[in-house]
Amino acid sequence: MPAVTLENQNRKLGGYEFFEKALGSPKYIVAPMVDQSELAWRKLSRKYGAQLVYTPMINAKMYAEGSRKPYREQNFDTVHGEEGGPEDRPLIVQFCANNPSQLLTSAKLLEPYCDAVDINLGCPQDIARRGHYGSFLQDEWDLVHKLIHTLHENLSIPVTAKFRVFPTVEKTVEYAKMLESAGAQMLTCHGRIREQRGQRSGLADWEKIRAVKEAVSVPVVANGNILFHGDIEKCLSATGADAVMSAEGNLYNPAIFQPDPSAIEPVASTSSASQYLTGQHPRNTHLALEYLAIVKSQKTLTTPSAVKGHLFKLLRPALSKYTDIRERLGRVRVERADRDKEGGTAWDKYEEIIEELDERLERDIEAASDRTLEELSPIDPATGFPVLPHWLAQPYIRPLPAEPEAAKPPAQGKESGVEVVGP
Ligand SMILES: Cc1cc2nc3c(=O)[nH]c(=O)nc-3n(C[C@H](O)[C@H](O)[C@H](O)COP(=O)(O)O)c2cc1C
Repeated sequence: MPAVTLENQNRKLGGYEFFEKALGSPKYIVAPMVDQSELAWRKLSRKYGAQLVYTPMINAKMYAEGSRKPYREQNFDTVHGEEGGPEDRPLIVQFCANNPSQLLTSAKLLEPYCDAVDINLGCPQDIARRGHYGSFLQDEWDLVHKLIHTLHENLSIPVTAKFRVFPTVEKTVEYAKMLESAGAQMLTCHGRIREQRGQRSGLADWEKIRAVKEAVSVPVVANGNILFHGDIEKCLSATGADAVMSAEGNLYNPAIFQPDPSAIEPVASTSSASQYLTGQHPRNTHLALEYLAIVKSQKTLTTPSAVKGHLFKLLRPALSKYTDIRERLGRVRVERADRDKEGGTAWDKYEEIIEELDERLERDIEAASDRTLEELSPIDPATGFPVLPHWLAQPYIRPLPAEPEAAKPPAQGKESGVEVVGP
C-alpha cells in the first residue's frame, strides 16, 4: 500500500473546496449506471446540461486483478485518451468493493483520469448480495469506514460515497456522519431504503436527505424522484441539497436538466400538464441519432448492450406506437467483427431504421401542428402524470406499487417512484 505523503495531503481539496474548484459547483449530475453511463452517453448528457457525470460501477476486485485484462479495457479505456480526457470531465469513477487493499489498487490505476473516486454503498441487487458490496455493507460500518479511509489517506484525489437511506432518519444520519468522519468529501444520498427495488421501488424520501444535509458539513447530492425538469428545484428546496443526481430520468430524457425557455407559465392546477412541461423534451429520434453519431465518432468502443439499452429507452414512446420498427431494431445483431471496426455496420443499421422512424414522426408532428403541447399531453389517470406526444423524450413512469410503502404520501407533492432496474 503506498505511503501517505505530505504532498498528497496538501494537494488534496476537501468538501466544498473540492466541490467548487475541482467539480465546478455542479447542480446537475448524471448517476453511475452499469452499462449506461458509458463515455458516449456521458458526452450526450453533458451536451444537454449535465455538469458532472459518474462512470458505471467498476468492480474493484476484478479491476485490481491485472490478469483479467479484458475487464479493465471494457470498463475504462485508458489507451485512447478519451475516457477521463478533457471532454469527459469533471468525472467521478465509481467502484464497488469490500476489500480496502483491492479498492486502493484499482483506484490508484484510475486516479489520473478522474476528479474523485466514489464507493457504491447503495446497490440493492442480488448480485451485490452475492458479491458482498453495495447496500449489503450497510450493516458493516467498520468495513465501510476502512474502505473510505484507505482511499482518503492514500489517493491524491478525494473519495466520495453514494448510499441508500435506512428505515429511520436517526440511523440514516448516524451512517452519513460515519461516512463523513471516514473521509468522504461528498455524499450522495439515494432516498430509498435497501428493500425499495424492482417493482417495490416506490418513492424516495426527501425528508431523510434533508436530515443528512443538515447533519454533515460536506456537500450532499440528492438522488431519487427526479422525473421532470420541474422536480429538480422541488428536490433542491425540499432537501436543501447542493445538487441533484438523476439516473432513469436522464436515460429517458438526457435533456432533463435543461429548462425550456419557451415553456408557458405553469398552471397551479394538478389537472394541468403545464406544470410538468417546463423542461426540454427533444425529439427522441434526434437524440438517438445524435447518440449513435457519438458512438461512431469514438475510438473507445461502446458495448452493444449499452447502445441497445439506450436506444430502446430513448425511443420507448415512439416504439410503443410503431411496433414494427421496435421489432426491427430488436433484430439487429452486433457481430464481434463489427465491434472491432470503427463504428460497425450494426450502428449503421440502427441509424437506417431510426431515420425511417423519424420520417413517420415528422408526418405525425405535421398532422398535430395546430395543437399545443399541453393539449397533446393528457394526464394519465394511472400515474397522475402527463403522457407527452410519442415523438418527444419523456420519463417512463410506472404506477406506484400497491404495497403499504407506496401508500405513504410524498412530502413534496406528486413525485412518483420509478422502478429501478440497475444497482
Ligand atoms: C440502468 C441503471 C444502472 C445503475 N447502475 C448503478 C451503478 O453502477 N452504481 C450505482 O451506485 N447506482 C446505480 N444505479 C442506481 C442509480 O444510480 C440511482 O441511484 C437510482 O436509479 C435512483 O435514481 P433515479 O430515481 O434518478 O433513477 C443504476 C440505475 C439504473 C437505472
